[in-house]
Amino acid sequence: MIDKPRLEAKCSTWNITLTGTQLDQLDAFAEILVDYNQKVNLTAITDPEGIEDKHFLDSLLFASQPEVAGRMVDVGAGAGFPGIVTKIYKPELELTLMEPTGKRVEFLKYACAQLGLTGVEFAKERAEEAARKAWREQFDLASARAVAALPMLAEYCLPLVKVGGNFLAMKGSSGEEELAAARGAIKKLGGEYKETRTLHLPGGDTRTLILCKKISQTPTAYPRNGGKIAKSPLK
Ligand SMILES: C[S@@+](CC[C@H](N)C(=O)[O-])C[C@H]1O[C@@H](n2cnc3c(N)ncnc32)[C@H](O)[C@@H]1O
Repeated sequence: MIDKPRLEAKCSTWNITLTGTQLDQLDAFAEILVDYNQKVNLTAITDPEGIEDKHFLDSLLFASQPEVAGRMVDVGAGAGFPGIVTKIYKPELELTLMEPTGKRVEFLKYACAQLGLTGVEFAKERAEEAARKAWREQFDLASARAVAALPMLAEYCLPLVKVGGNFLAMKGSSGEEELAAARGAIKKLGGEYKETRTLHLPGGDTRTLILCKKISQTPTAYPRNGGKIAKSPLK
């Protein structure tokens, strides 16, 4: 379904090397996604080159960052981006796909089973509720793509990260603006902003990766409930 040499060539400009097995798994994942998408709406991007650039390459750029290791949670995993692609690229990763929508969780389970991926946990949870349960401060890394603006996303993700771990947000061209609005929230939640990495994807999209380290425990008052987070994002 995908054009493997084309994806390989694009990856090589970023020093990302894929094995034959990984290319086969990505190809199979594209087929599973497009096929399942006919029954359940998962993505608007279904053409091979769109999947290669906007889903696979974007997720691989995230996956190749040095902080992507150990136990990771993908908050709002949706159709598996960046989580499933990251697991294909770094099979040793312990991955939790956190997603509140039942039909998407069913898809994630189905896709991982079909791809033979092991070491994946499925959490049918909203992040702010999961952080009040067994998942609080359990992860080396939390990430999310296309879930919420950074002040809200910080309150979803940082409480899930253990002290010493990282929150690596996948933002678009508004990353710097969102960061300016989120600085207070990051601090209140026990995080420390480290750096921004700006990457230019094929087709002109900008990917901004915002890295925050967890330097102290999140106060027990956070995360607040979902309504409060949405109504009055932390400042
Ligand atoms: C636009 S989709 C993005 C999915 C995927 N990350 C991607 O980039 O293709 C946003 C996803 O976030 C999930 N979501 C929204 N609020 C959430 C929350 N509070 N905790 C966890 N997931 C959430 C939604 O159910 C949805 O699947």
